[in-house]
Amino acid sequence: MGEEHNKQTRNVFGNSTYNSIVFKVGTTTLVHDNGKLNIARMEKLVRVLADLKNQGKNVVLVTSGAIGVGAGKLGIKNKKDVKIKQALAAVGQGILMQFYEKLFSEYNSTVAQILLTREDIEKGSRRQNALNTIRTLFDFDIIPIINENDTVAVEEIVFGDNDTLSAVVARLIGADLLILLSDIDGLYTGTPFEEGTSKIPVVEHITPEIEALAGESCTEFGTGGMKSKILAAKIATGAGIAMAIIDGANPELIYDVLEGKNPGTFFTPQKKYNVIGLS
Ligand SMILES: Nc1ncnc2c1ncn2[C@@H]1O[C@H](COP(=O)(O)OP(=O)(O)O)[C@@H](O)[C@H]1O
Ligand SMILES: N[C@@H](CCC(=O)OP(=O)(O)O)C(=O)O
Repeated sequence: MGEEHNKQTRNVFGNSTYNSIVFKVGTTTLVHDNGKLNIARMEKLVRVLADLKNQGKNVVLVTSGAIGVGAGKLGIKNKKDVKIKQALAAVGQGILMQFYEKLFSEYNSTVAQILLTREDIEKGSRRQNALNTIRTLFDFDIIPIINENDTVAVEEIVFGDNDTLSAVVARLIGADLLILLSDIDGLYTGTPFEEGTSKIPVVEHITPEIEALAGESCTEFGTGGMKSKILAAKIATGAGIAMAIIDGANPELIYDVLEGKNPGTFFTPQKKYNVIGLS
């Protein structure tokens, strides 16, 4: 199955010319269990993204972690109350960006922060402004770093998870590829690591059977679990964008995906269709 995907990727994408790539990194990849940043992990990720930027690719990073890092900084355990989560995000977002700024600048890469709500991407003029900003940042060779604007996102306008946000951003900019870096290296046939479950290397069509496999997050900080990753895959592949889920513990796997190898789960792009409510 993995081999087939390799052949197919090479056929479809030639020499795998993914020029415009959106990466999404989850809290569980960026943050230790105690809420402190996993600096070694971040360094590896930043190194790969800066290198891809140097290769001339358009790179966007959608990053989670603001709430987790805020909780780590303040030593707060209550992450259920919305007001508290929003306050934690306000504390953590600055810390996250401070680290990204420091790490990317070591590779001479410039980054910019963009905080979005669902409303920003769905409304005509705001959507256009967001797109114009990202395109202009690309013109200046800058890497946009995007998160949900958690402090203002109320229920009606919340994405709630960055998997969905990253897919909507990929569709907005017409990316070729979306890569989700997670604490798990792909979609499994059941709860990962339980006996009898195995990883699914390639998903060609997101059927109800595939959707039924995806469960919630089992971790303290993760939001959306595999369910939101499958929704992201629906949005991305439906817009003709390939998607891969890989193990965030080893960001160098990104190079494998770009070479047409398959270290995680690969979702084959479909012909375009309209995702209701997210166009
Ligand atoms: N079928 C499945 N395959 C893989 N992971 C699954 C599945 N169902 C639920 N999960 C859970 O989803 C988690 C990944 O989502 P999440 O915790 O939100 O991570 P992230 O912070 O990377 O977004 C996995 O650690 C796993 O516990
Ligand atoms: N916007 C939130 C992250 C929400 C989210 O999707 O988290 P995750 O499941 O870790 O990708 C934050 O920065 O804490």
